[in-house]
Formats: sequence, C-alpha cells, structure tokens
Amino acid sequence: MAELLTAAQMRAIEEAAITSGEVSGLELMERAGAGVVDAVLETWPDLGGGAPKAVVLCGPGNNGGDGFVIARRLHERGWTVEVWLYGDPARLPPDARTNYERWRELGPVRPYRDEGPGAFWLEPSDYREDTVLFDALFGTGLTRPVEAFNAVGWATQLSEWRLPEEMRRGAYPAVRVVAVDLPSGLCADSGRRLQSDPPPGDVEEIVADLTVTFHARKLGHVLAEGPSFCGRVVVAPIGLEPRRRALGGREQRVTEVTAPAGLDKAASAHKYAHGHALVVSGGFGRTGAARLAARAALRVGAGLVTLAAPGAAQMEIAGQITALMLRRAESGDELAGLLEDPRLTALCLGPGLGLERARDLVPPALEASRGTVLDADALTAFEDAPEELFGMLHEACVLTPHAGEFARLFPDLAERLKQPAVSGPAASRVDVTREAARRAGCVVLLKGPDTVIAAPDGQSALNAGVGPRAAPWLATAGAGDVLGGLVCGLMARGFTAFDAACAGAWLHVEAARAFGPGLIAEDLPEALPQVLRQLGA
Ligand SMILES: NC(=O)C1=CN([C@@H]2O[C@H](COP(=O)(O)OP(=O)(O)OC[C@H]3O[C@@H](n4cnc5c(N)ncnc54)[C@H](OP(=O)(O)O)[C@@H]3O)[C@@H](O)[C@H]2O)[C@@H](O)CC1
Ligand SMILES: Nc1ncnc2c1ncn2[C@@H]1O[C@H](COP(=O)(O)OP(=O)(O)O)[C@@H](O)[C@H]1O
Ligand SMILES: [K+]
Repeated sequence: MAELLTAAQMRAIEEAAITSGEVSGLELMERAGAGVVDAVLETWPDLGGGAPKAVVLCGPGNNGGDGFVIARRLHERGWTVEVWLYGDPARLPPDARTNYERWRELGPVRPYRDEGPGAFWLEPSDYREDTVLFDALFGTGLTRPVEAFNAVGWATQLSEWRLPEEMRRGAYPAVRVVAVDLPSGLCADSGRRLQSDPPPGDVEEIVADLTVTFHARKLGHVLAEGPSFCGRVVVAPIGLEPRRRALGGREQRVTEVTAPAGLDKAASAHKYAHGHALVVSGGFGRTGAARLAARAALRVGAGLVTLAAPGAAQMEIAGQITALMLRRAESGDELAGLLEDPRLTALCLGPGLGLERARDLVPPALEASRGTVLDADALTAFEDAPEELFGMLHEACVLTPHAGEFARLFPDLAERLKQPAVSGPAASRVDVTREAARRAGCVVLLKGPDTVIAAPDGQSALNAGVGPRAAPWLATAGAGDVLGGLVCGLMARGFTAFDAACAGAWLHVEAARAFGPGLIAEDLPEALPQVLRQLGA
C-alpha cells in the first residue's frame, strides 16, 4: 500500500538520504526540476516541439530552487523562459541559491511583486496555447498564509478586470499552470488552504492543471480541497528509498487504500463459512435503507444475510426480497434473542432505523460482541450522550459517520476542522478521525470523497475517491447505506473491523466507477460482481 506523506516525513526521508551520503540536496533538486520538465512534456506532448514560453515563479525556499532548475532545463530545450523571484536572492537556502546563480548566467530574474509598478504580470502576448506558468513559490515549507497571490490568481484565471476586453470574451487561450510539488498556498498535511482570519476578500488562489510532486504524494494532494487545486497529480521519482523508519510509528503513517485481497471463495466452502450478517431495519415505510445495506452485504459475499424488522414492517420487506431472509425484532429484547444464534457473525444498525429504535436496539447489539457497523440513526441517537455510546463500543465496531454525524458525536473535533487554517500544518481530517477512533475505542470511517479510516491504535488509511478515482455519482441518497452493508458483509466474512472498513470503502468507489453516470444507490450492489471479477475474486 502506498504511503501518503506529511511534509515532516518528506523532510525526514530527504535528510536521511543526504546524511547517509547517498545523495546531495543539490542532486535531489536537479532530479526534482528534471522530473517536472519530464512530466510536463509527457502530459502535453504538443509542447515537445517549437519554442513554448515558460513563466517561472520562484519562491524564497527550495521550492523556488526547483523553479530555477526548471527554468534552466527548459531554456536548454529552446523555450523562451521568464523568471520571477518572490524574496531576497541573498537569503535563498544554499541549493536554491546555487541554482539561482546558474540561472543568472542564462537570463534575468525579475523581482516578484503583487502590486504596484513592476508587479508580476502576464503580457497579453503570453496568453498563447504554448505558455506554461510554473508555480514554484511554496511547497512543503509553507507555514503561513501567502500574501502575494492576487497577481498570480488573476493571471492564471483570466480575471475580469485586469485583462483586455478581447480576453474577457475568451478570445485568448488560458495559460497552462503547473504546480511544483504543491499549488502554493495549500497545506501539505491537510489539503486546506492556509488563509488569514478573516480571509482576505479578493485573493485568487493558484489552481493548477498539473501538479508534479516528488517521491510520493503528500496528504494534501488527496485531502479536503487539495484535489480541486492540484489538477492531475504526477509523482516524479527522485531516487529516494522508501526509508520506512523516517516515517515514524503507526500513529504517524497514513496508507492509501488499494484493491483488497481475500475476497474469493474457496471451492469447497459452505455458505456458513462465509458468515451470516444481520441488518436491522427501521419501521414500516422506512425499510429501504436497511434493504440496500443487506443487499450490499450479500453481494460482497456474506454467506447469508437476514433483515431484522419490527412486525409492522415485515410485509413491506417480504414483498421486496428474495435471497435475503427476514426475522422479527420488535424490541431490544427480541434482538438480544436473535443474537443468541452464534452463527450471526456481523451486524449493521443505523440506516433508516429511527432514533427511538436505535436507542433501544444499539445496546443489546453491542452487548453481543459481534463485528458491528453503526451508521446514521445509530450514531445520531447518541448525540446527547456520546460517552454512553463510547462506553459500549468494542474493537470489532466500525462507526461510519458522514461529516454531520461526526459533528454530533465529536463536536470539538468537528470544530477543529471548521477553524480557519491560519498556520501549517493545519488540522486535517486524518487528525480528527484518529482522535475520534481513540476516543470511541473502535474503528471510525469518516465518509467523503477523501474517506479516512482510523483504528484506536492509530493505524489509519485513506480511500481516495478523487483524481483518477473520482466517483462524484456517489453523492446520491442511500450510497452511505450501501457502504454500511459492505463493511458489515466483509466483517461477516471474517475481515477485521479495520480491513473491512478499508475494503468496503474501496469497493464502494470502484462499484460507482464501474457503473458511472446515472448511478443510484440500488445500482451499487449490482455493480459489485463486475468489480469482484476484475479482482479475481
Ligand atoms: N524534501 C525533499 O526531499 C525535496 C524538496 N524539494 C523542494 O523543496 C521544497 C521544500 O523547500 P523548503 O523547505 O525550503 O520550503 P518552501 O516550500 O520552498 O518554502 C519555504 C520558504 O518559504 C518561506 N515561507 C513560508 N511560508 C511563507 C509565506 N506564507 N509567505 C512568505 N514566505 C513564506 C519560508 O520562510 P520562513 O518561514 O523561513 O520565514 C521559507 O523561506 C519542496 O516543496 C520541494 O519543492 C526538492 O528540491 C527536492 C527534494
Ligand atoms: N463526491 C463524492 N465522491 C466520492 N464519494 C462520495 C461523494 N459524495 C459522497 N460520497 C460517498 O457516498 C456516501 C454517502 O453517504 P451518506 O452521506 O451517508 O449518504 P446517505 O445517508 O444518503 O446514504 C459516502 O460513502 C461518501 O463517502
Ligand atoms: K509550488
């Protein structure tokens, strides 16, 4: 599984490599600049011929140093190159300074200013199909909001009032924007924009078409607003070893969820070998969500799946199901009775359950110590007493809140994410999910395009439904119920809570991608066979 790095981890890997004598900082910077140039030419082969124009904006640190390498290498390829520097050349760090000097032998460096005479400005003649603007202002060293952005934002977004009339009418092409390591202004650890509080009214941010990062993706490329600022993300290898020790302990690492293993069924196995999932339904007129979850549990391979419903809802359910089974569970006591059957290996409570029923049924469900998914109403029901819920949870539980449900159980953590990100590293969805899991004493899966999964021991993973795995069709009613069913079905089959949450989240996104536009929640379980077949299950 690929690791997603923080800025500190990237620095630690780089330092370990340099200290061991394996490579110098200058060599890494050269490889970084070369990697950006290669990625640009690979992304846009049309720039390979002719004499395109590069406008390179360099910042005061090593990100700026990469910019000077890019400028030199493009100049050597015959590009017309214009270089701007935000900061004082005398204060550049040593490697960046060396590359600044090397560039100075080839061309001028203009002081980058945001306002006033001589401020950064793209000439109308720069708005050509073959103009590329390189943002090498700030990378992983960004610690505070960037003040000097208006000019870049306006230039790259063809803003209304600084451009000639004909451009405003779209007569000119937009320049292509390449972010070096990260779009400047984005926090590498959280994917949030660092902004002063209150945010400045009219600052435009850099939105890249292509982001070229080094060695491995950073969390900020995947989390929160990151994907909408990065465009296509390419990782340029710069010859660094993985150096797992530099990454720190399990509570510091985040792996990206990849295709799960272990979904196949042994030829000789009996249905009970694949577990029996119990999905608890709400009352009459509210059974759809549980039926969705149950069907997902069955499709993901649980050997048997039973719906437990109050008497008044049984007719409604019976008319809608075939392979699923149905039992009555009017009350907590009746559910406890059903759970005396040791063959029931996993439970799912929450979708469409109703708050009152949730308060009655969640305690006996947790008492049974099975793999248990709690979602929706099973979480909201404890809004006023989260500690009461946490006291009952155990290690085989998975909570699957969306942001709203998360805020009900962990209001202070949700508040941390709401606070303006005024300095880096800013609080991230990974930080708060980890803390939530520790507090709850079980696995927490915080839903979203950037779904974060954390266990109480600090282990965490991120399932990215962004970039090339974007699955915007998942934003449809009932998609979350299906996810709950998937995780439950996987636990019924014997997956641990953490592995089931990771695999469920991965399959959920893949099923949505397999179906594509027009997806509704019912389609997700039906798209699973195709996904499972591709996995060789
Ligand atoms: N690690 C690696 O393996 C490799 C790293 N490489 C490259 O190095 C980059 C990291 O370099 P970096 O650490 O020098 O940080 P960088 O992003 O250039 O910014 C720091 C400078 O900005 C300043 N500054 C910060 N915020 C500011 C603000 N809001 N407004 C104004 N100034 C602000 C800050 O000033 P200070 O906070 O010290 O006052 C400092 O001067 C990385 O992203 C990658 O591109 C590759 O070359 C090869 C391999
Ligand atoms: N834009 C999106 N990209 C990827 N996944 C998404 C997106 N929007 C929603 N999802 C996923 O869809 C599911 C929605 O769940 P939830 O909010 O509980 O909806 P519901 O209660 O209607 O089922 C979550 O798993 C979430 O991660
Ligand atoms: K940058």
